[in-house]
Amino acid sequence: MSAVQPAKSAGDDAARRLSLRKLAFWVPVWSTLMLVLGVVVVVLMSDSVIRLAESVGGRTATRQMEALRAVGNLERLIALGDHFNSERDPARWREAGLTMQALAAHPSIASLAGRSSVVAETFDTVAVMMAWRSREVSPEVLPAEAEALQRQREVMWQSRRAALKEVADKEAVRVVSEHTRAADEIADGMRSVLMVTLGGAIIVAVSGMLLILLVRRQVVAPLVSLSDYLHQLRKGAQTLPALPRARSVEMGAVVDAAGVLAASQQALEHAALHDTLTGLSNRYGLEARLEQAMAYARRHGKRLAVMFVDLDRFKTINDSFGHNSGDDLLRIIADRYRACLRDTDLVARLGGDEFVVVMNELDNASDAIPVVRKLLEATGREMNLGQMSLRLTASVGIALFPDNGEDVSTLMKHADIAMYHVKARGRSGFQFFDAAMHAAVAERLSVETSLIDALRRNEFQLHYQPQMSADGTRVVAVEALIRWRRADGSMVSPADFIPVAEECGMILPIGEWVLRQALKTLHGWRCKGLRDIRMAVNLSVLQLRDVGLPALLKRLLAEFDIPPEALELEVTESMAMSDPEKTIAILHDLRALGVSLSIDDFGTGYSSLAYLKLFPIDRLKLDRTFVRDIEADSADADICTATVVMAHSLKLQLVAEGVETCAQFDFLRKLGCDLLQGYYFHRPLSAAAVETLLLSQQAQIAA
Ligand SMILES: Nc1nc2c(ncn2[C@@H]2O[C@H](COP(=O)(O)O[C@H]3[C@@H](O)[C@H](n4cnc5c(=O)[nH]c(N)nc54)O[C@@H]3COP(=O)(O)O)[C@@H](O)[C@H]2O)c(=O)[nH]1
Repeated sequence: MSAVQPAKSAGDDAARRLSLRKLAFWVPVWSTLMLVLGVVVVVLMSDSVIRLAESVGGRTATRQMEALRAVGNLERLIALGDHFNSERDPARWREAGLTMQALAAHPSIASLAGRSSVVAETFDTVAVMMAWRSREVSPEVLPAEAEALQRQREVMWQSRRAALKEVADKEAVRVVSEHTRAADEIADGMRSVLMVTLGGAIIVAVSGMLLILLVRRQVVAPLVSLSDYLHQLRKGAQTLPALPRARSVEMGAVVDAAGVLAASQQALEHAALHDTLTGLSNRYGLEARLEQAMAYARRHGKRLAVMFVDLDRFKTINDSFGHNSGDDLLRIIADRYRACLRDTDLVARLGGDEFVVVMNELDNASDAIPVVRKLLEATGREMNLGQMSLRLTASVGIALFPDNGEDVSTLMKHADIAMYHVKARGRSGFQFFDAAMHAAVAERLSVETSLIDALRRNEFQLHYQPQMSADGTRVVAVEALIRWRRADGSMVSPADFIPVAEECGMILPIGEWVLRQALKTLHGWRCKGLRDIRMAVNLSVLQLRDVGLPALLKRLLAEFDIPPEALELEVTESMAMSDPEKTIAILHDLRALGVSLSIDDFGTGYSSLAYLKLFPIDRLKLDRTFVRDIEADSADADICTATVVMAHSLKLQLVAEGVETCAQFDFLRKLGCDLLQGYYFHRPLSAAAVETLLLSQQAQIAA
């Protein structure tokens, strides 16, 4: 996740997903509610419209009622007229007449007056009829005249009555037909309004639902799936759900962007947890999976085996064949280890030549043994690197969960300690962790801290091992070899403390002390006339790579007045071949001072001859392992022969180390070795002993 934006908190993420889910739920619910509300409002509105129409209808009906009332009054007027004309009692026909006049003036009758002149003239007609009838009964009027007046009145009434009746009938018909028409019109109007409203509501509701479904399908659903997807991605789930199918260009762009994000995140996570060279888990991947494996083992009462695998002498091979070949070799080993294990087991590479294998679900410690054997067998199978074929070995330390530790770092530390025990007893094999191993580790730690005091307390000494001329008669050089006598009198071998000093960096001050002490001793010998002797000093890799080395040498040579050629610096073959280009440059700087240079332990470090010929050196020191078996092993004898020939063809001197027997000496002398070193001639000696030896040698030569 390195270059990635800082991740939002899990809380933010959860809140956002929850809000999306709420959105997905509430959008349709809310929209449906709104639609239902809309329909209800429309229905209520329709109802109100109907009520309004009814009220309008009511007003129409009122008008019609008034018209009907007018018709009724007209009918009553006709009846009163009939009564007026037929009534004999003057008081009664007069009352009927007055009532007729009042009725004729009534607004309902007046409303009809506009439509009929007969109706309009009713009041006057009644007044005329009342005047005529009053005259009829007047004593001044003759019976014949009264009779004529009566007939005239009755004719008048019959004519008026017919006209009024016609008006009443017509009005009644008009009212009924108007009512029917108004009712029909209102009903039609209401029906149309209702139909339009309902139609509109249905269209709105359906299109609203369609819109919601569309939004849900096109946007909300893909967003929810995308959110789940990204959540799984953030959690680092092993398998991710499928990316949602985008149904629109915009969503497609969003989904594509999420896909690209996921791919780059997975690539980053893979790179963070895996070793780029072999594709195996790296340290972080191992720790994460080991935690999971321990949790599983804890729950199911099982054991785990954590195996620390270190390839033996890989560094030498890497330095000698080059880093590309070393990489090829590591890839081959990784593939082989993968093939040895079940899918549930794990193999990781911590870096360099260190692998860790985790075996799951063990019932007993012994269940791990067949697998370790398979790993060792896979390591030892022949490997081809270009023209070369070689076989490797590995040292494997095993720690068990929960027996040897219940957390990652303890298990790894204990597996590492067990692996060091395999290395210490000669490499190639396996070892289960044992609590007693802590003592050895503690000892190593104590050495580390004591080294600091040792220098301060002057506990180091130098011994000097003579190097003899080819005929074995003359000491031509000595090799300075450090010794450590602790305050309690015990001796610590340089083979034990030099590697520790190299690891903790103390080799630099110790190395400087060795150089100073060796040159001081040489100065003392030279002051006593022993001027032809050369002093060889071992350099460690840290000293060789120290940029201050040439200046230090210059200073010390000047301080002890030593000619540079009287000092020889030995660097091991594996040291020289690790980054040979750099070594060539450094050796040239040293050579520029005038000192001699030699390659130590030659034959063990897979030298590249192409580089060897470019090293500005004087001597090769054939490793003592070839000399040791020179008599018994013809291959070693052949190597010695070939090395001498090669050294001479490169114009280099050859020093044979570890000469212990007369036969070895004879063989090497006959081969033409230039110098010889070993117990056969001399063990490493004190400075005083060497001085005595050199003085007696000088005396012999002088004599
Ligand atoms: N960087 C430094 N390394 C140093 C220094 N002093 C010693 N060393 C390295 O420590 C290793 C062990 O050295 P030592 O125990 O002193 O052993 C040396 C000889 O005693 C041993 N040797 C010599 N002749 C014989 C023999 O005939 N048989 C036999 N079995 N052993 C013999 O070999 C060691 C010298 O080896 P080399 O250096 O390769 O010439 C060793 O690797 C030392 O290099 C120091 O000051 N600095």
